[in-house]
Amino acid sequence: GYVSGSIWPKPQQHTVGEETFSLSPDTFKFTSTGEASDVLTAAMARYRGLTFPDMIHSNVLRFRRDLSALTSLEITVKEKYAPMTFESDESYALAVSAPASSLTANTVWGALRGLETFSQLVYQDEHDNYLAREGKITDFPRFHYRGFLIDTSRHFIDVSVILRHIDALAYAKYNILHWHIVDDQSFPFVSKTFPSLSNVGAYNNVTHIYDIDDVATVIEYGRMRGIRVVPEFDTPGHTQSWVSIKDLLTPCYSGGKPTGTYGPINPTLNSTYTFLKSFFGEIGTRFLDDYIHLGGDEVSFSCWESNPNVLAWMDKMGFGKNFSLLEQYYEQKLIDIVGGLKKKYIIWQEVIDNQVTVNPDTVVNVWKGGWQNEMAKVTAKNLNVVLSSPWYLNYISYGNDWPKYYSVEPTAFNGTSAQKKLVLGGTTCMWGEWVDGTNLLPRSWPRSLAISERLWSSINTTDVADAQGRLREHRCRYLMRGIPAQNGVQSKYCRYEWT
Ligand SMILES: CC(=O)N[C@H]1NC[C@H](CO)[C@H](O)[C@@H]1O
Repeated sequence: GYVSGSIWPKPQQHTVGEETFSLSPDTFKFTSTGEASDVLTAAMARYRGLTFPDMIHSNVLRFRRDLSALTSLEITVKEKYAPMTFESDESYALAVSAPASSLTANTVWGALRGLETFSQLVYQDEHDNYLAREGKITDFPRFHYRGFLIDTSRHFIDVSVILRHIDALAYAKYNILHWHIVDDQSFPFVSKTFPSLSNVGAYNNVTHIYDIDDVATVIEYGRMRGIRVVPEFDTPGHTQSWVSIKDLLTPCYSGGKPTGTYGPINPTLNSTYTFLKSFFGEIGTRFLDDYIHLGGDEVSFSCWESNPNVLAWMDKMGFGKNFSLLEQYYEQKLIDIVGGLKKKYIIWQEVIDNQVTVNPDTVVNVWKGGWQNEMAKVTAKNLNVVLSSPWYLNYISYGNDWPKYYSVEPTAFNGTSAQKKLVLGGTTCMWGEWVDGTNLLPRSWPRSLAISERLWSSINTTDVADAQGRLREHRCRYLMRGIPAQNGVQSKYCRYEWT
């Protein structure tokens, strides 16, 4: 390993050469010789600033004449632009040589990953000269699904903070923002079809909302950085803030009378499904990704059980008192509705735990304890799975907790190799009960870097000692790039520490 220019997450293959080259920020060229796109053009401009952070001082830099000059990076994207999907190819090859270096990738998404790597290879010596070590990198992600969940219901998070979080995700090669946008506590999402949802459900329906432009801005900002925005509208539980929709939530009873409190969405009314079809119809047009997260976690049966109309309906259906059958009925109808929108879906594990039959391309998000058994059970049903359980970063503790997240191996469960191929990757979760715009960034970074390497790098990239040095350097880059990453890697000096 070398002092500077280390890379996070660790590439699949990296051979380091003998020479060190010098770069002059004001004359260095990023050129494109392959397929063009707005994403690539914007990325080349963006990575100029990220590669040469103190451009403003560049004219005072002394140029190391004793080293060969590296004067350009030639980028070749082979395939025409196509929107990023779960299957997109993010591989790239980077050759650092002088005077011209080259970056080749099949898609622009691979080129984005290679540009991030190139920006990390370039470093500054003690005199602020820009240097880069000769070398060859061939890289690709081990897992396609590298997600980060933010929760904007328990506490509102301003769009400006979400955008900076997307920058930070791109610096770590995450590729999915799982936007858990609404929940019990508040409904900040402005629906065109049902404006009452945020008018009544938002904490403040003027300041604490995501209007049509806000949502489009987040999606576009993500697209430019190779981050897919996957929304989660969690039902039938976690829906207290949906109360403005007439008859949607189940009225809870006590002593044969309504208590005035509400429970999960009421699965027994046709009006429920008329609403869902219309609401998810809008969601399908507002969010571009072919995946949508339908939630399905922590559905409490007690309110359903208290409601005489629900019980009568269940009798008629022959469900008796088996509320899992009622939950199944709801999930199946919801899945049909969403399936009709040509969307694929992700659900929390309870939907499978409660025996709901789902489409074969469903993705199951495992989040509860005992994940090794759950992964084995879900993949035995030949379903795709994404791991979150050991990566709930909203739980905090004193000291260095990143090695705990780093040491997780998502395929470490009893199963065949075919079952292990169904592990699509993972999602780091930052739930919002104690997180808002003031601490989303410092609480997420650099701790969640540990998971970004687990999800990108090869299975045998497990050496915590080797990771520590690279993690510390990358955390310092986050400060240089304006992300307030807390010093979660055994404090040392970083020249960009905010003074
Ligand atoms: C899928 C899931 O995690 N559901 C809930 N579980 C506990 C979390 C906090 O750690 C959040 O409250 C979240 O809404």
